[in-house]
Order: sequence, then C-alpha cells, then structure tokens
Amino acid sequence: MKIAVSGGGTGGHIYPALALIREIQKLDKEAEFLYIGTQNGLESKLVPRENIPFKSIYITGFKRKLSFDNIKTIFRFLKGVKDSKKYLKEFKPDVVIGTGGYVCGPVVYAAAKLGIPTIIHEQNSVPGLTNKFLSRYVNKIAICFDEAKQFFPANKTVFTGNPRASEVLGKDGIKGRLSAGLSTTKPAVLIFGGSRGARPINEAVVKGFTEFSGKPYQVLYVTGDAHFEDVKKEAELVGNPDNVVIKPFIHNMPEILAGMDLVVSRAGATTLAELTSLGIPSILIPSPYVTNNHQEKNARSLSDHGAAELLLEKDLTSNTLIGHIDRIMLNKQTNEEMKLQSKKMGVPDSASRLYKVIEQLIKENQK
Ligand SMILES: CC(=O)N[C@H]1[C@@H](OP(=O)(O)OP(=O)(O)OC[C@H]2O[C@@H](n3ccc(=O)[nH]c3=O)[C@H](O)[C@@H]2O)O[C@H](CO)[C@@H](O)[C@@H]1O
Repeated sequence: MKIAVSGGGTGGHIYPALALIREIQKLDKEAEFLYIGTQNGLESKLVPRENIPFKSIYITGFKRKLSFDNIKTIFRFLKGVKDSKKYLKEFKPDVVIGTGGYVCGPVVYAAAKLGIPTIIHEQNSVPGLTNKFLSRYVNKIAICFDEAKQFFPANKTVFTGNPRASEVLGKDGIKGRLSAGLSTTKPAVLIFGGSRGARPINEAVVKGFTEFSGKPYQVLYVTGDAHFEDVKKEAELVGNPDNVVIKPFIHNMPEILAGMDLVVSRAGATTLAELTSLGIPSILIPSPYVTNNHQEKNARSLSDHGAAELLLEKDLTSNTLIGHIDRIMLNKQTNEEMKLQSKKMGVPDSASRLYKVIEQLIKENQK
C-alpha cells in the first residue's frame, strides 16, 4: 500500500496523521509513505523525526475578511497544486489523506484531479475552511464528532474518531514521569496550551507560580517552544517551586499522559481525543481565537458530560486556575468520577476504524 498524507500547521493536525501512519506500519510492513507539508509548519520538524519521507510546498491560509493577501494565496494555491501533482505523479499513491490545516488544500485537490482516491480527516466538531472546500472533491470524509456531520455530504461521511486516541493507549506512565524528571509517587498535573503553547495560560501559571509550592501534587508545566525562554526567566525571578517542572515541548506525550492524574489545556480536538481515550480528567481553557469558536464547542462536549471542567479565558486568572486544580486534585471522589466520564467518551479503536475506510476505498477503486 502506498499512502500520501498531508496535514499541518499545528500538532492537532499532524499527530493524527502520524498515528495513522504508525497504525498502517503495524498492519502492513510493506507500506510506503510520503508526507507533504510546508516548510514553516510544525510538520517540517515532527515528520522527519519519525523517518517518514517529507516533501514541502509553499502555501498560506486564506483570510476570512477581504484582503489583498487572498489574491496572493490564490496564486500560491495554484503553484501548490502544480507541485503536489508532480510529487504525486512520482510517488503514485493508492490513496491520499488530508488531516487538516491549509496545506492539505492543494495536495488533496491535486490528488482528486489526478483521479487518486482521497480522504479527509476532520478532528473538530466544526470544520475549518480547507476541509469544507475539499469535501466537494474527496471520496470520503472521516469525522470525530457527530456534530460535524451536518457540514458534509452524508453519503461520503463516516465517523471514525481520531487515530491518536488509539496511539496513546498502553503506554508506561512511570517511564513518562521519569523522562520528565517527575516523582513516581506524587499525584501529577500536566499544564500545557496546545501544541504551540498559549500566552494567557502561561501568564496565569507564572503569576500563581509560588502558590504551587507545598501542594500535595506535582506539576509538569509545558510552555510551548516559543514561550520557553521568557517563562523560564520569570520563573527564576519569582523562584521555581520544587514540585513544578518546566519544559518547552513534550515529544513523548503518550507516555507523559499515561502518568497524569489531571490535565489543564486548551481544547484542541486531538488533545481531547487523547484525554478521553485514556480517561483523564481535565480543565479545559478553549482558545477563543479559532474559527467559529470551535474549541469551546469541543470543550463543552466533555464538560456537559462531567468529563472536564470548563474555564473560559475571560475568567482565567491564577486564582481561578489553581482553585479548579485544587478542587479536582484534593478531592478523590471528584477525580474518580471525572475519570469515569472521560473514559466513557473515548473512541479507542479510532485508528483501525480509519484504516478500514482506507482499505475499503482502495478496494473499491481497484474494481
Ligand atoms: C490554535 C488552533 O488553531 N488550534 C487548533 C489545533 O490545535 P493544536 O495543534 O494545539 O491541537 P490539539 O490540541 O488538538 O493537539 C495538540 C497535539 O500536540 C500534542 N502535543 C502538544 C504539546 C506538546 O508539548 N507535545 C505534544 O505532543 C498533543 O498531545 C496533541 O496530540 O488543531 C486542533 C485539531 O484540529 C484544533 O482543534 C485546534 O483548535
């Protein structure tokens, strides 16, 4: 099987693609892959780390409001289609899968025009512009929230869940904790702001930093690569409590998550798929800066079921943040109840569901 994958910009689009590739590698030892991304997106760092062949095109996203940049983007799109066609003609994939982010636009469109079977994977409850555009051209649309159905043609749409939900299972949490320099006995909280970090979350954490000192739990605090140096400096100024470890980025998130009792994060869809698959309670601070406020919708789907607590960014201060953390970490019953509700919402077999859609599509195309 030869599979070309495209998805990028942020981790939420890249990790599902990598999880799918790893699932296929397990089932089909001969499978060959090509990943097409951009040079500026996080994918140009994450994909080569996994020894997956990587090619790039140059493309930018469309602005929602009228802008001269959109005209430039149209030209970049056309060039991106041309370059993608070249890569695809060389590689000759059996199927092309887009996992979101604007880079998928030209790649998946080019594949559809070449007559190659195509699939898009939509992680969110509300699709972005690129997947809405591509939905007209692709053969199949894999979704992760029932709410997403209404935006896509019913005959192509299938619920699979997010393959990352499968990948995070069965990992060793003790190993994860040790890799981050955490104690293996004390309860642990992970705080992070999505794949690129979030300034408002960083500000709230740093302001309340010293208050973590003496708590009966430890904190692994991930700032995001771009914010690390500033946060580290501030932490040194106010005094870094013994029970708080600060990191710029985590590359072994599945192991780390396996060792956590609570997660505080943005409400990116891939993160939520991981949390519910593992049954981890969370405090979700949705980013208000995303298309159609989709992170709040993602977050509410968990908080409505008691799997998470919602903390809106407008209410975020170091006091509200630590108050929420204490409520869950100092109350065993609340923590256990949330774990149960979170686990109930997980779709642990998502990777094999998506693989079946791919296999089926390839078979249909061979008829
Ligand atoms: C600002 C923005 O547009 N965010 C979108 C982006 O979020 P973002 O890229 O932040 O995506 P998610 O929160 O969904 O996923 C982040 C992924 O990165 C991993 N991770 C994160 C930090 C780290 O240090 N190490 C690490 O491995 C997480 O475990 C997860 O697998 O894609 C998501 C999925 O389409 C969307 O729902 C989000 O709205």
